[in-house]
Amino acid sequence: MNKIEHIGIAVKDLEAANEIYKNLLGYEHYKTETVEGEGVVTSFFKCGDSKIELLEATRDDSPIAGFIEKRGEGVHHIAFAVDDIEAEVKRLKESGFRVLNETPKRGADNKLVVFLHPKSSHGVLVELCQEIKINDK
Ligand SMILES: CC[C@H](C(=O)O)C(=O)SCCNC(=O)CCNC(=O)[C@H](O)C(C)(C)COP(=O)(O)OP(=O)(O)OC[C@H]1O[C@@H](n2cnc3c(N)ncnc32)[C@H](O)[C@@H]1OP(=O)(O)O
Ligand SMILES: [Co+2]
Repeated sequence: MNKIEHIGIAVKDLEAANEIYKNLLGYEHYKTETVEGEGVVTSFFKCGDSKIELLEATRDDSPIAGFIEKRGEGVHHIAFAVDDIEAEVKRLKESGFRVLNETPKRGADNKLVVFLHPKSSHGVLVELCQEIKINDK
């Protein structure tokens, strides 16, 4: 795990949350992006070497909708940057972590992503992120 790639925060209203985080951080988000597969629209703020990812559900069956329904808005997951997501999945599986999607899927911000069940990491949903290189397309 190279660094914390981003901290995901579940919000009900992305536009309103963008304003608050712009005031908090002192600068605008650098992108918004919809990830159909996850039923989310996201916005990203750089923060040093990491990012803040705000996520609003675009569908009722989105994990973000379910999270907010049960737990309200707040920190949803921690994402770590990895160089070789397949190797990390293998390592973590062998170490007993519960991998939610063994095949990496397309995430936001040009990443391949895998999630680990929160029960494997003391109640924290973990996301692994590998940058998609140009020749990976
Ligand atoms: C990929 C695009 C973008 C990116 O960065 O590129 C994203 O980050 S998208 C983020 C949204 N997508 C996901 O979260 C995908 C992975 N999540 C899941 O597969 C589910 O949400 C899962 C398995 C974490 C929970 O789903 P489930 O239907 O099982 O919900 P429950 O409410 O029944 O939860 C079971 C159990 O887990 C606890 N829980 C749920 N969500 C979280 C969470 N975010 N953090 C910590 N704990 C969580 C929940 O409280 C239940 O625990 P219990 O003790 O039984 O109450
Ligand atoms: Co994320």
